[in-house]
Amino acid sequence: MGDQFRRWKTLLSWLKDSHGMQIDNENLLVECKYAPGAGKGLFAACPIPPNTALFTIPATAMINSRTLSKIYPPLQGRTLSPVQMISLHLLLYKPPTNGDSEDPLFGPFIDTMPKSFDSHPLVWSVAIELGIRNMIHYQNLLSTLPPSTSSSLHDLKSGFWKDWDAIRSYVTSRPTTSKIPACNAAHLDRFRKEDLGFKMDYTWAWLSVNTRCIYYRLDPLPSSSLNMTLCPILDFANHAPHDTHILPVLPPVSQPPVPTSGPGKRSKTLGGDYTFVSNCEGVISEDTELFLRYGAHSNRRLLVEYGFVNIWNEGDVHEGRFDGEVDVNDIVEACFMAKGLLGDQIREILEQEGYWGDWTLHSTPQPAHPSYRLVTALRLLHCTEDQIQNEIQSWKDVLLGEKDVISQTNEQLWKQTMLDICKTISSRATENLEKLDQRNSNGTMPEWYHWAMGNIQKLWLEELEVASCVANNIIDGVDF
Ligand SMILES: C[S@@+](CC[C@H](N)C(=O)[O-])C[C@H]1O[C@@H](n2cnc3c(N)ncnc32)[C@H](O)[C@@H]1O
Repeated sequence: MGDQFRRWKTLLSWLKDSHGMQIDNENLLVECKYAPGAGKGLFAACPIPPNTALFTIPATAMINSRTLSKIYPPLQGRTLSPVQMISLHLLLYKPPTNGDSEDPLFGPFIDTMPKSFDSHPLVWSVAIELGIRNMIHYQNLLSTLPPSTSSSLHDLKSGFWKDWDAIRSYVTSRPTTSKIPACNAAHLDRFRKEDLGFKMDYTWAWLSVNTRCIYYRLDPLPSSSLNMTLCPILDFANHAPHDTHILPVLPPVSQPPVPTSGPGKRSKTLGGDYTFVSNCEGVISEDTELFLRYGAHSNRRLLVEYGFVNIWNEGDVHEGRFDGEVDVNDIVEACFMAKGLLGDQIREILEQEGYWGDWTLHSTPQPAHPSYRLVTALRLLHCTEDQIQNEIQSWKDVLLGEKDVISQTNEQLWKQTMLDICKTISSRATENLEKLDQRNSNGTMPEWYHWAMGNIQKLWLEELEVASCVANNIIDGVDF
């Protein structure tokens, strides 16, 4: 933590001297410290009363599409999205292994970002795809991911490569030299040759964006993709599933003024300094870690997007203390495939009605249950071929609340299929947990490898336990 402490101090000096941030004890109530199992974290530097400003980050110290737009203007009709622009900037100014970033604008901020993302599944997957050698541990980890996690990782990687393609054509589309000051001839060469090491550096840059950016209003449209930023200090905050100690204060947005001169005149309240306040009923005592809830994410999503999972203890799933979730898309799709042409016909109806896919099991709220979408799909799966038109009508009546069920037989059939699905989940989870036990016993692997194996193990245990709770409830005749 020695080097991290030095970087924290340098960051504070930069925020104060270059951006005028107030960092005295009255205005900065947090500090960066080592958070076991999570790298760095944000901690209370003093007792903090409820609803108290923790710190305010000056607008100029954040890395976003507004602070970077002059450096990466539209070129030959090509523009970069905020993710692409920030990733490109980090890539061009990635700190060397044992040194500091050369970025004259945001160097001390970039230096506080993680040195590597070895325990992140995107790194394993990209390294394997690029054929980087000696990556047996990456292969071991990838091959033990639950199918739904692999599928989410696949989707994430598609977005990652699309961003790479956009950045590469933005940078290399001009004749010989770059018009981007930060992009020198060596960078251009590495872009053109699609240098493997450079692509791994890009993985670091893109993951820094994906794991550290937060919502920040730069555009009046709340859902605009422009509304994101990297924000120093706040980006040390780790996630907790339920509590959020830190609340961002979004400045009120007035209607954009009617342009009086020139196009696109913007509301002045957008893109200002960013204040974060404490959100707790009582006083937060000194040295308590302050968490930021990243979202109501499942463990599968947390692992794929951020590289960690929420920790839970034995019994938490059964007792409903942990929001366990299993994605069963692959198993249910196979059930439809097994029905042949009838399965295709039913799939079409489910697609039209918006019930195809996103099928899950949940441990909370109790009783542990299949999602409504899943029950709805399984009911239609069990339509009988000779009665199909009548049963589709009954299925629609159930959706509209005009009928409780299609028929008692249909209820029994979908519940039996649900039990079979739970059995499939249990047996593949048991098999993979045994595999993980064997692989994890290899003591020569780096520490992060065992930590990552532990995360994957947690995912399989979650599948096992949620499936067992749902199966028990079906056997006990619980109504969902
Ligand atoms: C916004 S950063 C938080 C600061 C980060 N811990 C650091 O060292 O810079 C997000 C990253 O922190 C880690 N992280 C956040 N919450 C975590 C948690 N509850 N458990 C383990 N790791 C966590 C993950 O690596 C995640 O991608």
